[in-house]
Amino acid sequence: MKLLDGKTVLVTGGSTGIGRAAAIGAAQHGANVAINYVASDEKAHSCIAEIEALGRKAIAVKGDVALPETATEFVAKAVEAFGKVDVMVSNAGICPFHAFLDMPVETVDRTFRVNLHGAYYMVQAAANQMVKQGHGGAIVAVSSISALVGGEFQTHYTPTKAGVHSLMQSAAIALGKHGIRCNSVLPGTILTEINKDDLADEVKRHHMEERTPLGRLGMPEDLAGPIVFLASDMAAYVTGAALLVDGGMFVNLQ
Ligand SMILES: NC(=O)C1=CN([C@@H]2O[C@H](COP(=O)(O)OP(=O)(O)OC[C@H]3O[C@@H](n4cnc5c(N)ncnc54)[C@H](O)[C@@H]3O)[C@@H](O)[C@H]2O)C=CC1
Ligand SMILES: C[C@H](O)[C@@H]1OC(=O)[C@H](O)[C@@H]1O
Repeated sequence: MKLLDGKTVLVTGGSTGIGRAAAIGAAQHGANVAINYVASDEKAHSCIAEIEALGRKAIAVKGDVALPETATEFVAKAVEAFGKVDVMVSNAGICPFHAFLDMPVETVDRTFRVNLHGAYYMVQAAANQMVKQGHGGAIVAVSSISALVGGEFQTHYTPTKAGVHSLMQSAAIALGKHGIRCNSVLPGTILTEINKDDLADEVKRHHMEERTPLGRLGMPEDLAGPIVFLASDMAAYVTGAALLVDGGMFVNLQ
């Protein structure tokens, strides 16, 4: 069964990792997809090619989510290409691991701007378009298990993920009357570029695997199903919710 047939799905940070898996998962479920990306043109184009090979349409729009104009431009380009926006997956994020006491101001500032301000601008731009269209929509934000627990080298990062989780709760209230649902997914530790260096430490990686009841770290594709579900009409009465996708890591105290 295809859950997103005929829908237009937008994904930020869609050329790699979780965003790419969400973009391809949406296309597998019948959606046309617009991805935002900021870095490699090659990776963005290969994602587009993969979606087109599935028989769906796709565009890639380059831009830094920390800038408000990136959001309005992304939405406008998607509307130009596909006529509408049904789903926004706000996924782009960074996590430059660093100790707390000597955290550079620029690192805090950039992490907040990309992860939290970026999500805010994207969600707002998509919501305005959905309200204009008048037939509702779905917004899924990629928060984190880190919205609920801390990290010694993530003092600048975990508050942004708690912020994204909170943004979805408030947006769910603000947008419910327009038929727009807002939910977040809270991934555990997923093997992607963002933590490649951090998890190169075998001892740390083993520790993270050990505390995951399902016995392995996540893959980007593990997020595709939950994101597609929350974006789809299967979740028609789900809004303001946060779905942990962590192999059970969060509940594993002892
Ligand atoms: N990998 C993990 O263990 C977890 C990741 N997350 C979140 O998942 C999201 C996706 O990250 P991953 O797929 O893991 O890593 P990733 O590094 O593959 O993906 C992040 C994407 O965001 C893009 N991006 C970064 N800054 C941007 C900017 N200023 N403008 C536009 N795009 C930008 C990157 O180019 C990249 O494509 C992030 O928000 C991250 O915080 C949440 C929980 C766990
Ligand atoms: C990047 C980290 O490995 C990852 O990011 C998160 O949000 C998770 O909590 C992990 O710490």
